[in-house]
Amino acid sequence: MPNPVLITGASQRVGLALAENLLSNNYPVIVTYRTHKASIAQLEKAGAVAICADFSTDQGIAECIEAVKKHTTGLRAIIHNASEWNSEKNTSDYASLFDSMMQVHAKTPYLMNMGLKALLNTQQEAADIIHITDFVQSVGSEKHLAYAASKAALHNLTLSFAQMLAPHVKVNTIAPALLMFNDGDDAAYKEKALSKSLMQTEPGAVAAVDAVNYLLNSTYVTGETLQVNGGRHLKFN
Ligand SMILES: NC(=O)C1=CN([C@@H]2O[C@H](COP(=O)(O)OP(=O)(O)OC[C@H]3O[C@@H](n4cnc5c(N)ncnc54)[C@H](OP(=O)(O)O)[C@@H]3O)[C@@H](O)[C@H]2O)C=CC1
Ligand SMILES: Nc1nc2c(c(=O)[nH]1)N=C([C@H](O)[C@@H](O)CO)CN2
Repeated sequence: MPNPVLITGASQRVGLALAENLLSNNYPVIVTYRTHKASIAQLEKAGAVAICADFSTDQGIAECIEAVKKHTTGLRAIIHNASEWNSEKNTSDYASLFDSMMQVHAKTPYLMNMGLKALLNTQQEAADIIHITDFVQSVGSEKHLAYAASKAALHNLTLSFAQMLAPHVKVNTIAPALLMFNDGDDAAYKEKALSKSLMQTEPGAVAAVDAVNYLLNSTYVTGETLQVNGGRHLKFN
C-alpha cells in the first residue's frame, strides 16, 4: 500500500478538488478540515482519512501533527493548501491580521514539515512537499499586504526545505493567480480580475490539480515555483 498524500484545508474548492483527484488516481489521502461540511463526509466515504485541525494556534498545529502520526507511519507528499485571503480593508487590527496570515501560511507549513519530515523518508520513490502560495509572492499586493508577505515567506520555506530534504524529498511552490472566484464576487470585480491576465479566464481548481500532478510525477524538479497565472506577469495594460 503506497503512503498517503496529506492535504491541508480540503473541505472546499481547491483542496477538495485535490483530494478528490488524488483519490480517483488511487492515492491514499489524509485531509485536514477546520469546518466539518458534507464534503468531508463524502471524502471519508471515498476512503480519505479526515483530521479536524485549526492552525490558528500552535497547539492546533501540534495536535494535527500528532493526529497524522497516529494514522500513518509514512507520507508520499504533503500539500499545504490551507489559507485565508484576508485584507487590510476589513480591519484596523493590523497586528492580529499580520500574525494570523503568518500563522496559517508560514508557521503552519514550517512546523508541520519539521514535525512530519521523517515520515517523508520512508519511501523508496521520491516524496514531495508542495506549498501553494500566490502570484503576489513576488510582486506584493496593495490590498492584501500581510497575506502577500506570508505567501512570500512560504515560498522562501520552499527554498530552504528543498535544500534541507534533498535528494529524497522534492519541495516546490505552486503560485496561482486567479483560480476560482468566491461567492459574492460581483460582475465588476470579476471583469477586473479577468482583465489582469493574458488568458482572461477563471480556470477553476483543475489548474492547480494539474500543477500538483505534474510535480508529483516529476523526478528532477525541486526548489522551483510553478506559476499558474494565465500570463498575468505579462499583462501590462
Ligand atoms: N482561489 C484562488 O483564486 C486562488 C487561490 N490561491 C491559493 O490556493 C489555495 C486554495 O485556494 P482556495 O481553495 O480558494 O482556498 P479557500 O479560501 O477556499 O481556503 C481553503 C481552506 O483553508 C482552510 N483554512 C483557512 N484558515 C484555516 C486555519 N486557520 N486552520 C485550518 N484551516 C484553515 C479553510 O477551512 P474550512 O473551510 O474547513 O474552515 C478552507 O476550506 C490557497 O492557499 C490560496 O491562497 C492563490 C491564488 C488564487
Ligand atoms: N485562501 C484564498 N486565497 C486566495 C483567494 C481565495 O479565494 N482564497 N483568491 C484569490 C484571488 O482569486 C486572486 O488571485 C485574484 O483576485 C487570491 N488568494
